Amino acid sequence: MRSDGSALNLRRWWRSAGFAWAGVRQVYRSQANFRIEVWAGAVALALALALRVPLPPILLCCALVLSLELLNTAVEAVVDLASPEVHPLAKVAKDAAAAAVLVASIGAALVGLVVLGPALWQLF
Ligand SMILES: Nc1ncnc2c1ncn2[C@@H]1O[C@H](COP(=O)(O)OP(=O)(O)OP(=O)(O)O)[C@@H](O)[C@H]1O
Repeated sequence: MRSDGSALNLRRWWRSAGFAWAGVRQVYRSQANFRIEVWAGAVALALALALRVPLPPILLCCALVLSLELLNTAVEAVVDLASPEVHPLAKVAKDAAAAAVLVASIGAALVGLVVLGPALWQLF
């Protein structure tokens, strides 16, 4: 076992995690949709805990929607950098990335309905 190599890798991993966290903070600051999705996810998780329904589907949906929103922001930034002027391919890239978020959000809403719906219904 090469302990010096592992320590180096751990330091590198920690440095990369710092960059990734900076990306999350930057997107949270700049993208209203991301902020809405973060807080919608937090509410869904709190409800799942309070109603004692399975957490994994809610956690997976939150991770999926937030990850795709982060990627959507990355695609938007790259497209704006590469093609500041109007171009049909720039439109395809931006619209497809936005569609990925939309599809995941609709799926997450349906999962939320199926998992949380019956427990919420019983409350009323
Ligand atoms: N360089 C471009 N060339 C062609 N179409 C573009 C370009 N930039 C944006 N568009 C299109 O214009 C519309 C709005 O784009 P915009 O980047 O403002 O999206 P948005 O969803 O409003 O983004 P934001 O998250 O920044 O509010 C989209 O249909 C997008 O595909």
